[in-house]
Amino acid sequence: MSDLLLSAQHLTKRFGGLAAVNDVSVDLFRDRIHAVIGPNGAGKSTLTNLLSGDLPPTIGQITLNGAHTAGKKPETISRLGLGRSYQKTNIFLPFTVWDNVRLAAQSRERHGPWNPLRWLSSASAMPGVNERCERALELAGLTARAHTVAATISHGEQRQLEIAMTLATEPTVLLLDEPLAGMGQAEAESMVALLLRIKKDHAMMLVEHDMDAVFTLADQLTVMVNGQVIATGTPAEVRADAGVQAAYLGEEH
Ligand SMILES: Nc1ncnc2c1ncn2[C@@H]1O[C@H](COP(=O)(O)OP(=O)(O)OP(=O)(O)O)[C@@H](O)[C@H]1O
Repeated sequence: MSDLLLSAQHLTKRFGGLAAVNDVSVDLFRDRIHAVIGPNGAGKSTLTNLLSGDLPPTIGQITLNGAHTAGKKPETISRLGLGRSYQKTNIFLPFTVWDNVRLAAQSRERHGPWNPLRWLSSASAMPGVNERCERALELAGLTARAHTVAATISHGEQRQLEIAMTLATEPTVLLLDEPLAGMGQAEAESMVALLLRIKKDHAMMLVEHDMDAVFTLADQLTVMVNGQVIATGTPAEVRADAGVQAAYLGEEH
């Protein structure tokens, strides 16, 4: 059995009268991809926000690498080993690929307000940062693009850069929010290969609408509808679940 790196138990998030996440539990293991799927408004992003600390849960517990993290700040949770890539890009487009990754790596070391120029100027004072950046770029398949301005790389490469920036903080748990969004087939295939490459050393939760990718990548699947888990299991188990067929997957899978 792989290591259990993150365990979320009975998470609920209420916005007024709406339970956007309603008594959801999820365990993330090293070398396993756990995909969370469901229709728009199911609560997938809210669940991700609870795990990353971007939102505090109304009820529930989260244990990350042995530490209780429910309600802690995102910076604290990041330092405890959680990396998150966002649906909306965090990339500084005028900077090079390398500088973006270096800023992300340094964000783990530094406190205080976001000031990219100060951080860039002080990189030499941080041993290990360059090596970490090189490793992250290599894993993300972007070494050859290191000195290219981020605005000029393709959409698919920008999504790879998001992953590289997340890897540069050396997380053990990765939360990936629609990493294949807006990609063509070739870009999607190279992102799937990237995720399989980094899987061994990480526990991953993948929120993704591309069902081909989900069924290729996921070791475990959770299906959410209206804030609740309606099914969880291996992709084969979920595919065979009559309730899931009716509520979400339809005839396609
Ligand atoms: N800050 C908020 N305040 C009030 N309601 C919210 C807030 N964030 C999300 N919701 C509501 O919670 C529910 C779940 O939203 P959420 O964005 O988590 O769904 P989702 O599964 O990620 O959807 P999508 O696939 O469209 O991203 C929705 O009804 C949404 O309108």
